[in-house]
Amino acid sequence: MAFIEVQGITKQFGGLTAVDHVDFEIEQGKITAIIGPNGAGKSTFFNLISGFHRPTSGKIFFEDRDITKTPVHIGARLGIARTFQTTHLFEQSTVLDNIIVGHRLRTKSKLFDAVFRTKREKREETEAHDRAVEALEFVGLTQLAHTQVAAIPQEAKKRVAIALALATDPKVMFLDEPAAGINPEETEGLAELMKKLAASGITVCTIEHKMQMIMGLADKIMVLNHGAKIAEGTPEEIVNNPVVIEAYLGGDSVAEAN
Ligand SMILES: Nc1ncnc2c1ncn2[C@@H]1O[C@H](COP(=O)(O)OP(=O)(O)OP(=O)(O)O)[C@@H](O)[C@H]1O
Repeated sequence: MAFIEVQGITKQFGGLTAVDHVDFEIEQGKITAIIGPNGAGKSTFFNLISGFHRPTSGKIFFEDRDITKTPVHIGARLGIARTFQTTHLFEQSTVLDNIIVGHRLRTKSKLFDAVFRTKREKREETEAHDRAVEALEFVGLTQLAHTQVAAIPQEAKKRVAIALALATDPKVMFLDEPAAGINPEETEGLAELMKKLAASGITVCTIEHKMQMIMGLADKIMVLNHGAKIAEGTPEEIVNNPVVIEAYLGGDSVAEAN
């Protein structure tokens, strides 16, 4: 069985089928991208595999384990992480504190430990700090560790969002439009960071609208349209697929999209 295997996943919101019987496999250590027009079901699919939505039907397996009904916090312990929009950061706190808090929310100390400052609590605090420092170094933000998030550029906030996920020591990371709202040069830098994540053994799965970035980055692409999978393959296969060109890239506008 594949590292992550999605079988016939469907999500309905009332009468609307947002994701429609999608079968998909994600390979370990690779970069997988999910693309498709607005409203195609990308975010919903993402929320299904990262545990934020329960599917209406279908199954999801992670390392041979059925995680279809696994709550997010258990998924996090199994090694599944996802990034959120940068609006989820605490603007008035430092970059480092944002990562530490993110890490602490996922570690195990109970209220008892926190109140009585048990050894476990202290050990976890040190661990959280060390992991945060490591994660910041990985994403290239060591110099901004003690700067308030409110004062750092948008591109650095994108890196903080990735560091937050990285601090939980994930096996797979789901990135929700990591390059939205930044310039081409910065986009290139983030693409490099995604390659670095994959090279370090973390499986990367991303939703991205920037076609040029995805074409040079992804090992495999899945295209959704109206909730259904209409194609999957290498970037080259996708860009030459007539069904994709018609549905997603819009007929003659391929050159423009590239
Ligand atoms: N919580 C929800 N309740 C009801 N309908 C929803 C919900 N979430 C998504 N939808 C609908 O499901 C469909 C797929 O939406 P989704 O956000 O997954 O698409 P998307 O491909 O991520 O779009 P975009 O690129 O615009 O972010 C849309 O018609 C959307 O309105």
